[in-house]
Amino acid sequence: MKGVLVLENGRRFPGLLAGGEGMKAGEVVFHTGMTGYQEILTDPSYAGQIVVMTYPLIGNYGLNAQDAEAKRPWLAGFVTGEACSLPNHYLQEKTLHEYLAHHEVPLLTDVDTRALVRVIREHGSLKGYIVPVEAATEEPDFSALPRDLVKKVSTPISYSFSAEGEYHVVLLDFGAKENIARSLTTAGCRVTVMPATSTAEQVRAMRPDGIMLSNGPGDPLDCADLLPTVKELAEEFPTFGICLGHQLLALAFGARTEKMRFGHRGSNHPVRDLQSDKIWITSQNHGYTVADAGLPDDLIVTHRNVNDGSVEGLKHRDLAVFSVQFHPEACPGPQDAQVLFEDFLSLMKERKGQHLVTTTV
Ligand SMILES: NC(=O)CC[C@H](N)C(=O)O
Repeated sequence: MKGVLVLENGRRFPGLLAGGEGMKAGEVVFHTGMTGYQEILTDPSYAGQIVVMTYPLIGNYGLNAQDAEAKRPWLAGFVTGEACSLPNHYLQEKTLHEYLAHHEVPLLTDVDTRALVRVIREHGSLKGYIVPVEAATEEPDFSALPRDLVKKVSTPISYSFSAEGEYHVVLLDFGAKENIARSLTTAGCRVTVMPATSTAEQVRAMRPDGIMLSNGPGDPLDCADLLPTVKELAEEFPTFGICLGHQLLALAFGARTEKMRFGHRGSNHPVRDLQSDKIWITSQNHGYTVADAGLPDDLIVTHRNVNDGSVEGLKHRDLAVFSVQFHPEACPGPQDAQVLFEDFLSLMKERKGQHLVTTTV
C-alpha cells in the first residue's frame, strides 16, 4: 500500500506502508546506527516518536527473542530507505514487517531518507504523521500528543529482575531498557525494578544499596512531580542516572534542561571523559540536554560531547551521585563506557564500608 510521512511544515515523503495503518503522529527523529534496529524498536525512550533510520538497508538480520529491550515497541512509526523482507540470521524469528504489523506500528519503507534527514537537520526536529496516501488530507491534532509518556511506559508493579548479587539496586523504571538491568546483574547486583511513581518510603522499604535512574521518553520537564523523590533518594543512596535519569537528577539538584535542535541518536557519538581525557565512543538517544547555563556549583561536569560540547556526564560534589547522558549499557552500540557500572558498584561498596578494589580498565 502507498503511504506518506507528512511533516508539520507540509513536506511530504512518500513510501510503501506496512505494519499498522491507523494515523500515528509523533516527533520525527533520525538514528544513524547501521545495526541495532531491534533494540531501537523496543527502547521505550522512543515512545511518541517516529524514527527514521539513516542507514539505507534495515532488517537484514531479522528480529530475535534475545535482543529486545522491552516486551513491545513503543514508538509511533518507523521509516527506512529499504527494508529487508527476507532476513538471514541464525537467531532470527520475525521479519521487520511481521514484527511491526503484529504490534500495529506503521512501517514506511522506500522513503528518500537522505532528503528527509536534511529537512530535520535544517529545521530541527518536526512533528509528523504516517498515513495511507488517500488519508493524507486529514488534519492531525499535534496538540494531542501525550505528555505523560513516562507513566505510560513504566512498569505498573515492582518486580525482581534478578535475585542473586551482593548489592541490591532499585532500578526506577522511567522507560528502562532491559539491558540496564542485565548490565547491573552482570556486574554482580540484585535488581528490583520499581514504578516511576514509587515514593521514597516504598524504595527505602526495599533496603537498597543503590538507586539506578533509568532512561525514558519525552521532555524531562514533564516529570517535575518525580523530582522531589529523585532528590530525596539521591541524598540518601549511591545513585546512578542514565539519559532521562541523568536529566532528572540534574533538574532535581537545580540545573536546567533544554531541547536540542535534532538531538543525538546513533551508536558512535564521541564523548570526552574529562577526568582521563580519553574519548569514548558511545551509544546515544536523546533530544534534550542539561544546559551549561545556570549549572549549580554542586554539580561537576565529567563528560562532554566531542562534536558539540554539550554536557554528557555529571557528578555531585559531595554525594555518591553521578549520571551520564549516553548509554553505558550500549544496546545497540559500543561498550567503552561499561566501566561506569563498576564505578557504581564501587560507590555501593564504599557505602557498605568495605575496602575498594578498582576493576577499572
Ligand atoms: N534515552 C533517553 O532516556 C532520552 C531522554 C529524553 N527523553 C530525551 O530525549 O532527551
